This record gives sequence, structure tokens and C-alpha cells, in this order.
Amino acid sequence: MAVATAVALLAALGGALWLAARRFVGPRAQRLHGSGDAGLMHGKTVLITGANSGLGRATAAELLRLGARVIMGCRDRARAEEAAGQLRRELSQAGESGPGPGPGPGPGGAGELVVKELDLASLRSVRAFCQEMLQEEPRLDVLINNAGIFQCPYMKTEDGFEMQFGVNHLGHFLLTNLLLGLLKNSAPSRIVVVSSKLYKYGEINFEDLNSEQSYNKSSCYSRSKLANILFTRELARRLEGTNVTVNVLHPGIVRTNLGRHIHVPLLAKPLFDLVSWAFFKTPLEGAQTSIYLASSPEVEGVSGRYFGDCKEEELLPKAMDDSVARKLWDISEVMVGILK
Ligand SMILES: NC(=O)c1ccc[n+]([C@@H]2O[C@H](COP(=O)([O-])OP(=O)(O)OC[C@H]3O[C@@H](n4cnc5c(N)ncnc54)[C@H](O)[C@@H]3O)[C@@H](O)[C@H]2O)c1
Repeated sequence: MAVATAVALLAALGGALWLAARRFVGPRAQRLHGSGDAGLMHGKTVLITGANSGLGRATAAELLRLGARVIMGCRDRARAEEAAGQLRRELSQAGESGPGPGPGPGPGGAGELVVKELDLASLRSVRAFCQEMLQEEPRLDVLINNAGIFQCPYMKTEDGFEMQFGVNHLGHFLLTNLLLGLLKNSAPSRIVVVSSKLYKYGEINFEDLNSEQSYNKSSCYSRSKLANILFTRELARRLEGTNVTVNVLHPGIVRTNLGRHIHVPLLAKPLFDLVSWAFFKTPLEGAQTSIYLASSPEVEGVSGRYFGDCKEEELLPKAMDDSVARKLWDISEVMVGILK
């Protein structure tokens, strides 16, 4: 009797933990586009930052399959070329590249992949990348600000900014601003910003944006992700009437390389791997909201909103503070040197 009670209690506890974890991670999004959508992105050029790994790679694969010309903006050209080669092989194995009946340049209607070098931790690199984009690309239909760095030790970018704020917010801020003309000329066009639910724990401390007085790696990540949302809302306001939309999302908790700076003790590693395998989304599942915002006709004309699992979600008041968003915009302009 006692054993049966203990087993029942353990089962109930296990079930409750499972449900709690699933609720925290979010539902596993179904693949948005089936084979009937092939060609949906034909004729569209999409730029994805950090497209050689994790969510960016999965987003690139899917948009490529849908016929887009996908530009992978990546820090490490060799790694990006390797990822691009793998993506092309996967597509051709799936019979979706090479000459075929689909509308794209690839055989099965798939689009094409282009690799360009972009280091968001260097304003010089962002400027050079944008110059190349403006010289070589006649259009840009979708910009996906996806690249990110998570909870690294205190480091500075080439220009002396705290790394997480510098890459996740400032690098993308300059990139977007320098590409706005091209996006406007290609309108209707879209900007998609990958943030995180962890924005909830962030504060914009204007007195110490570089975290020189104190550094907490989790708070700084959350701050950079809060900045992504404030940036999106302010940009949406500035883009009213241009037919360029901008939306922001959280992907859920996803099994990627993002945690490379987190030290998991050797003995705890198998348990961590098991938990992440059981509860975390796969990159393809996590990428569905980025793919949705980049491609779905459902969000045509929708701007300044926050999404999770392909649905609009509410934001905390701190992420909707327009005066903070405006001040952050003004200071970011000065920091990246684009103040006119
Ligand atoms: N994985 C998750 O659970 C999760 C949760 C919430 C939000 N996110 C966000 O999703 C986005 C993608 O992350 P991921 O999970 O795929 O991680 P990832 O580490 O697999 O991919 C991040 C990409 O960003 C690139 N990157 C980092 N620094 C860069 C720099 N200086 N210049 C150019 N590129 C740089 C990396 O090279 C990599 O390609 C990030 O913005 C992250 O904050 C991820």
C-alpha cells in the first residue's frame, strides 16, 4: 500500500513537473508551411543575421525552401560557407533544389543562398557589410535581426561597448538604420527582430549602458532583449505610412549553441542534455515565429507587435514605455555615430 502511494505520488509529481516545464517552454509549434507553399517567397530577398547556427540556420533553411534568395550575414565566413554547403545538400537530398518544376531558381523551386561577412561587434564591419549590400543587392524584402550572444563574461566590442548590448542591440540598430532606404524602396517589406521572454528581467539603466559600474551577465542579456523590443516599437512608429513593418518575437527555449558561455559541470551534463532533449524546442520548432513574421500573408501590414508561437502576445508596461524607447533611440544614434 505504502509503495503504491509512493509510486502514485512520484507519478503525480513527475506529471506536474512535465506540465510546468512544457508551459514554461511553450507549445511546440507545428511546421507552418507545407509543400503547398513552395514558391511563397520566390522573388524575395531575405537577410538573416547569425544564419549559420541554431534559429538563424533553421529560418534560412525554411525560407530557402520557400524560394527566397537568402543572404546569410555571418561573423565567420568559413563557418557560414560550411553551413551554406550543408543547407544546399539537405535541400538537394530532399529533392527541392536543382532544375525542377517549382518557381524558384533551384530545381525543386528552392531559392539561392549567399554568404556575406558581418560582425555585429564591430561598427566598421556593419558599415562595410551595408555598403556591400547597397552596391550588390537591388532589393531587400525581409531583414531578420536574429544573431545574438548570451550571458558571456564581461567583454567589449571593437568600439568599446559591453558585448551583449553591443551585438544584440547596437550592432543591429546600426545595421537596420543603414538598410532602411533599401527596405523602403522594396516595400512592402518587413523587419523581424528576435528578442526573448527574458526581457522581463531587464532594465534600461541610462547611467551605465556599458555596464562599467557593475556587470551581471544575466541582467545584461535581459537588458539587450528589452532594448530589442523598445527599438521595434519606436521603429514601427517612425515607419508609419512607409509600408515597411517591424515586429518582434520570442522563440521559446530552444536547443541551440546559444548557451556556449554557460558552464555546466561535467557530471551534470548528461542530466542537462536529457532535460533539454525532452523539453526544449528544436531549432526548426523555435524558428516558426520568425518564419511566420517573415512570410505569412496573415501579418501583412501588422507592425510594432510582439509575438510568440505565431500569435500576438502582451508585453509588460516596461517594454511599452514610449519615452524610454525614444530616449534609447536617441542615445543609440549617438553611440553608433549616425546622429545627423
Ligand atoms: N535558444 C534559445 O533558447 C533562445 C531563447 C530566446 C531568444 N533567443 C534568441 O535567438 C537568437 C538566435 O540564437 P540561437 O539560439 O539560434 O543561438 P546560436 O548561438 O545558435 O546562434 C546565434 C548566432 O548569432 C551569431 N553571432 C553572435 N555574435 C555575433 C556577432 N558579433 N556578429 C555576427 N553574428 C554573431 C552566432 O555566430 C550565431 O550564428 C538570439 O538573438 C537569441 O538571443 C534564443
